[in-house]
Amino acid sequence: MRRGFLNKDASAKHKVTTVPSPAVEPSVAVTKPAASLAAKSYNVPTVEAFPEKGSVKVPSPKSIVIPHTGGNECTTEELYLKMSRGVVKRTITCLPPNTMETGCLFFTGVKERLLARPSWPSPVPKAAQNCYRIDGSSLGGLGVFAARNIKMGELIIVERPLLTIPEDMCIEPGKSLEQLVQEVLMQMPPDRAAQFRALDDCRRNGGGFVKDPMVGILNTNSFGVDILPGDLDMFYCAVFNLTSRLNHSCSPNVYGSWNVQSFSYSVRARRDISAGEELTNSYLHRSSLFFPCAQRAELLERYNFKCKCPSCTDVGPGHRPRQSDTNRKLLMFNRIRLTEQEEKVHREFQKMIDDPKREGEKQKQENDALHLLDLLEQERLVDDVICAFQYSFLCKLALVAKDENKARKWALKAADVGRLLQVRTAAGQK
Ligand SMILES: C[S@@+](CC[C@H](N)C(=O)[O-])C[C@H]1O[C@@H](n2cnc3c(N)ncnc32)[C@H](O)[C@@H]1O
Repeated sequence: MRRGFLNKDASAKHKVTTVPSPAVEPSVAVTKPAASLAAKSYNVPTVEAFPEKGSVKVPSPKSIVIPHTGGNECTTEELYLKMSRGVVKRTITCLPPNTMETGCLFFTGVKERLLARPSWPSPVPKAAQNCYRIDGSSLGGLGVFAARNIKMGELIIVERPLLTIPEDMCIEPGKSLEQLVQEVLMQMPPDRAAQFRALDDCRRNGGGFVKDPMVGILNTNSFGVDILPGDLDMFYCAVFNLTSRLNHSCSPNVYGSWNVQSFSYSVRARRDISAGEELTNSYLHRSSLFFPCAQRAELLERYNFKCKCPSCTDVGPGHRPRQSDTNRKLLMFNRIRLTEQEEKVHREFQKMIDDPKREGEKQKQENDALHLLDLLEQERLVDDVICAFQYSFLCKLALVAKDENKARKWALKAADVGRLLQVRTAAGQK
């Protein structure tokens, strides 16, 4: 599942470094002459890659910044040209040097930049003990389940990727992405390569011969990860042994974040999770979770499955609108208002609070906030940014009413969600 491609912020920049690579490992230079740079002739994975179609689509020209050549922007085609001149190359390697856990296909310079980071890599943080198991899932195939009660914010899984490949992968003539993935797998420790090969390929369910099986696994299981955030902003597809087993839900109970220093991905609980519950991630961008079910299904269709999560299977009798859709519509409206006009909303709220003549409005504000929290509870999206807003509004209203107990209750809830949001914001998610 190229979840990252949907999940990431569309405005993310792409930069390619041109630091020369020491010839330690096989590096693959693109030799395609500039004159024949017709994008059609290249096998390039993009946001639009449809797994069921085998692999890839023609890339739309994107702006790629090559900082070491004066920071000038270039299109994908110009990138091919730079590759053909040997300015930008690819490197196949395994990292970190002591464990070789991750098979990496990097643009030149990424490995050097990682190795140049002081004390890189730091040890992988320790996850909570015995809190998950892999089992058959009613959603599809295998899934990850809570083996005990898990607390909101608890660290459930931490792992290094099996394999990473740049999102803007440029394939040299005569080589397919399948061949390149096979080359990376050949460099990897055999047990790690076997773990990759054992992962799901969403096209296998269709039966019959599947072309490019390694690309199928890559498409089904990869996340978008900003391998070197702030330094070399470039999204990579990363595939994981455990995290890639997480099924999708439109009311996910876990979220993941990348840590460049430990070169690892952490999965934490979005809310309290009961023993036996399936751990689910979202393959969609956070804001898309508020779209109606039919629209979410369209976004997920490209990944070759029909979501069986509770909010997608909540069909009202007699084709009545789904309750979940109605709830999410109202939540989406409020989410947009709160996130896009945050300052204005807070200013108006404060003005209302400070005005003793507007007592009636305060009661209405409290009822509205409680109603939205109830909807978020029904949709099991209680870690959303909109929750933090409501808790802080309710806390302020309680303070004005001099109800200390209530104020403390809302402040504690706001702090809980705030902590989660802080971790997610630090990891580039909302
Ligand atoms: C990354 S894999 C998840 C792990 C996979 N179930 C396995 O057996 O390894 C993604 C695939 O799981 C299935 N899947 C994930 N979430 C699902 C959901 N909500 N409803 C139905 N199928 C789902 C789909 O077949 C999808 O292509």
